[in-house]
Amino acid sequence: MLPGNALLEASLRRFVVSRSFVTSCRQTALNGYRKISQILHPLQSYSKKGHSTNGLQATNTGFSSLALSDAQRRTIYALSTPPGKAGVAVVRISGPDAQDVWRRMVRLYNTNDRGREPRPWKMERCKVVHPESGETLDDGLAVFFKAPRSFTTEDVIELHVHSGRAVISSILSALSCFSACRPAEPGEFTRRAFEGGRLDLTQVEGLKDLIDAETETQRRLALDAAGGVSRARFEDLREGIIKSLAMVEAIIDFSETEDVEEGVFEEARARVIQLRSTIQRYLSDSRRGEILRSGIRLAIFGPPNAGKSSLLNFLAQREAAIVTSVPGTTRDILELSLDIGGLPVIVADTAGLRDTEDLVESIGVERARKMVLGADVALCVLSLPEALHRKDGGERCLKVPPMLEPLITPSTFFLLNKIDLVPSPTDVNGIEFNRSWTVSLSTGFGTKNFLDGFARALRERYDILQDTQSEQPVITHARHRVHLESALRFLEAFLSTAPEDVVLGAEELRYAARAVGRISGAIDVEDVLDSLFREFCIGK
Ligand SMILES: Nc1nc2c(ncn2[C@@H]2O[C@H](COP(=O)(O)OP(=O)(O)OP(=O)(O)O)[C@@H](O)[C@H]2O)c(=O)[nH]1
Ligand SMILES: [Mg+2]
Repeated sequence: MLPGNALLEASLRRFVVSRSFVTSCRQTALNGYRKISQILHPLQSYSKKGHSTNGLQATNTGFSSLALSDAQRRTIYALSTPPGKAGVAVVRISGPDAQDVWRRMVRLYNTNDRGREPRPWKMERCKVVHPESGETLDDGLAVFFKAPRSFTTEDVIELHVHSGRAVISSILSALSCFSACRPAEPGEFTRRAFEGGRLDLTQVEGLKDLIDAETETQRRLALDAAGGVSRARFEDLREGIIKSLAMVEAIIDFSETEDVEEGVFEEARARVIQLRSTIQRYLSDSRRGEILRSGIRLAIFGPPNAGKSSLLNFLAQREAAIVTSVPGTTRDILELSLDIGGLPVIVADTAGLRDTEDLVESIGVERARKMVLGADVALCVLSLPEALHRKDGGERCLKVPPMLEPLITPSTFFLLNKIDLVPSPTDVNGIEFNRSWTVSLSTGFGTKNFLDGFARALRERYDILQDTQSEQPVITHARHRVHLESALRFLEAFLSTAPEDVVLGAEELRYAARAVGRISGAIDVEDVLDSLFREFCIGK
């Protein structure tokens, strides 16, 4: 009888063997490709003395060479810092010919060092020269990152030069003299890091989010993803599914020839039940990761003339919206991306809600209603002089116009504006109104208190990064949710298969592992890759 662990090991070994087979096939194909390239391009193998490279050779030999296709020009270069005048710019070169670029374009300051190989991972003071004329293009620093310990996992050179239009264009044009080098496509350095296994897809997304981050919370969330926090969680999940699959496959492979230890199927089921609850936990995050990444959608709504546009202008600290004393001034939705207490918030000012005969205004009112219903957070602005009422007993209370009532939920926030127009402001003190602040947007009374309180309320609702008690969101992109939901369905399907249908059960687990693998890019995600890397800038 084979014990459960031995079965597991045997099955895992099969995975490893098939993996190494695939690797050796790839190597053979690669060798074949190199040989064919040499036959097709004899000139490429010609190299100047001392200019040999480990890739396809740049043929600056003084006579015409066969043109290389983009796929053959494996070494890429780009300006990695924003163009414009600045102290420093970084030009990055990555690929098998990077060392050749160093030999012909980097002149170390110390004459004794001239001609020596670059010292990996060390900044060196140098002149950057033209590879053909030897003319000095700039004075700067160069660093060589030896493969695979570089961002792209290839040989990489960074030239730190002065950031000026003429300097950069002279260096880029000098690089174009190397026939094996070509300008990088947007995101191509990162794509190579992904293809070299340095980053998985969640880290690539994190890196892009980090570059795009505009608030403190987005920065921290993106930094975690880029650092591999999400990668580790998804990898654990996939490994867990593969282990369960290995157990189930062991039953299929060995149960007819040898006695399989009792309870292996039950053990696999127990593991899958655990994995299922982990996925369910990740999914029940109220979409906080996605909301924080893309911005909390805040809808400002209320009756006309209450001060909604004045609030938007106060939050934006500029006259973004038109403010007049005419009720119905705002007709359409005006959105601004703002930073409120370190959180990214997309604030929408809307048309005042009222019944109207005006066609244009009524369209605006309908848009406003839809915006409030679809928003993550709704903030209702009321004008105190209009909202304050006296009950029969003479007691003061606040009344919301009936048209607004269907839009009010237990989580709606209120801004009670125009306190300066209330004859006796103390009347408002005793009124119990949840999640509300009393202000005058005209005089500034209460606005600091409102901003602090509102930012705190948003952080309590969304900023899980500050809350050490709760788990950080694992899902930061809609794509992650889609694949996790699909993995969950396959795990459910496995759990509902009978032990005698073990072959079907294994298939469900295989699909579940594939679904999770798609998140990290472990399997066929070509479509995702293309769209994702296109969003990067050139030089990243
Ligand atoms: N006295 C006083 N007037 C205010 C205050 N806040 C806004 N207002 C005035 O109220 C009027 C309406 O302000 P808006 O910000 O345009 O109001 P709104 O809610 O956007 O109005 P609509 O776009 O018509 O729905 C303007 O004349 C503002 O100057 C306040 O706190 N006190
Ligand atoms: Mg307005």
